[in-house]
Amino acid sequence: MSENDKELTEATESLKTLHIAKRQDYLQWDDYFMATAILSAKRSKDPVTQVGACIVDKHNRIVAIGYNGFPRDCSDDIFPWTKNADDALENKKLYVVHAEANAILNSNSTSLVGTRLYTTLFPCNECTKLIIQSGIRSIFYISDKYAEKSVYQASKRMLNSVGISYRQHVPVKKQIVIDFDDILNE
Ligand SMILES: O=c1ccn([C@H]2C[C@H](O)[C@@H](COP(=O)(O)O)O2)c(=O)[nH]1
Ligand SMILES: [Zn+2]
Repeated sequence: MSENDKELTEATESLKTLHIAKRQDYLQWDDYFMATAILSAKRSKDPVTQVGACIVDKHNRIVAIGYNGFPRDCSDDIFPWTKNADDALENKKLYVVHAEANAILNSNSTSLVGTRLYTTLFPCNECTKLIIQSGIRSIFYISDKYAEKSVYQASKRMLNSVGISYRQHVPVKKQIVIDFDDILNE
C-alpha cells in the first residue's frame, strides 16, 4: 500500500470513528416520491382501490399531491362507494375525483410543464387527458391491474401518440416502515 493510500485509509477510518460518515440507507428520489403517493392513497375511503398521486418538478420538488375521493363537501357517508349497483346513480364512478385529477387541481396554479407524475395506479383515459393538457412529461406507476380495459388502452394510445413516457416503478427499497416511535427514539 502506498503512503498516499495509507493516509486515505486512516482518514476514512477516523471519519468512521467520528461517526460523521454519510448515511447509506436513505431513500432514493423515485422511492421517496412513490412512497409519498402511497401515503397519500392511504387517505382514500375507496373500499376497493386507494389511489395516490404525487407530481414533482425538475428540481425534485413536490408540487402537488392527490388521492381518489368525492368532491369537496360531497359527504363520504352520503355518496355511494358501491361499484356494481343496478341503479347507475348509486355507483361511485359518477362521483369520484381521481387521484391524478385531484393532484393536478391541487397544484395551486403552479405550472406543471415538464413535471413527473408518480401514481399508484396507471392513469385512466380521463386522467391521461388532463396529464397531457397540463404538460406532465413522464409517468411512474405501480399497478396496471386494469390494463386489459379499453379505458386504459386508450390512455396508452394517447400517451404513445404525444410521447409522454410511462414506466412501472421498480423500488430500490421494497418496504418502508413508518413507526412514529422511531422519531422519539432517535
Ligand atoms: O386513473 C385513475 C383510475 C381510477 N382511479 C380511482 C377511481 C376509483 O375510486 C378507483 C377504482 O375503483 P375500482 O373499484 O378498483 O374500479 O380508483 C383513480 O384515482 N385514478
Ligand atoms: Zn383517472
